[in-house]
Amino acid sequence: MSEITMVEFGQLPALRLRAPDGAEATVTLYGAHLVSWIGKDGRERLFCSAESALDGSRAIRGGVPVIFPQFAARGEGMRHGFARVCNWRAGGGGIEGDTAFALFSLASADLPDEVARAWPHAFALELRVAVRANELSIALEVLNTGEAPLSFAAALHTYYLVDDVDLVRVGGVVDGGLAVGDKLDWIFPGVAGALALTAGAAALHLEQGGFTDAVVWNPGALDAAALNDLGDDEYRRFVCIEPALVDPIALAAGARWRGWQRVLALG
Ligand SMILES: O=P(O)(O)OC[C@H]1O[C@@H](O)[C@H](O)[C@@H](O)[C@@H]1O
Repeated sequence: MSEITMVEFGQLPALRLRAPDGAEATVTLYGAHLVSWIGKDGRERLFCSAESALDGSRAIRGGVPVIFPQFAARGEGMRHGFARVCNWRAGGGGIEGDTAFALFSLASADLPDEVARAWPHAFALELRVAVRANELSIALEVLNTGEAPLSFAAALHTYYLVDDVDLVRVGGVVDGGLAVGDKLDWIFPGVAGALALTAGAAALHLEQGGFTDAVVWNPGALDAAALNDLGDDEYRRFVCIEPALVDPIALAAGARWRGWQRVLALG
């Protein structure tokens, strides 16, 4: 049955979208965080750590954290921004043809006082998540609702589930295997075409727009051991490939920016 229902993911309220063909996505309101994507082939494609907090006390380790308005520690604000640790509003959704979609919004007026004081800019974000067949689409819109230019960075920090990180290849940006070793944290600026993620028999075709860069990240054994929301061996089960705007861009007053990714599971 196709539908959109409210569910709980851990202790977090979430929306579950189900397309007519059975494709499914689960998005928590905390962070507008896509935590599960299962295509009509029945396969989960996203990693979510068994050690992740799922109570709103800190960002979820896995799925697709929405990164805004700062990338990583490149700025004076919260690491990877505040969007992933704020409660978003569910903004409707439904079934359109063979696609199930849902909208989520976060505006400056929704921010907790402490966060708003640290980043006093007027903005509105909208995230659209859609699934059909073996395809996932996510689009992030940033609207500058203020009267001065708005400077921000953003990313869709996607954790892809893999059988073994040693099997991963990321065609389009990396030649050969990843050789994770201790860790891997690569930024590819100015990504032009699609990327191809393969890991054993798994194959995904990744497209992005608006986001100019791609980041490939895996903490490796050493950093994984230092992360208390990731099991020591869990780093072997994912690779992050993130459409990103690593360096902030300035958005004119009243202007809108849109970044998106489309992922097609081929095998
Ligand atoms: O632990 P966090 O805040 O979720 O960040 C994870 C990683 O995210 C990646 O995008 C960054 O390139 C890494 O530097 C960072 O370590």
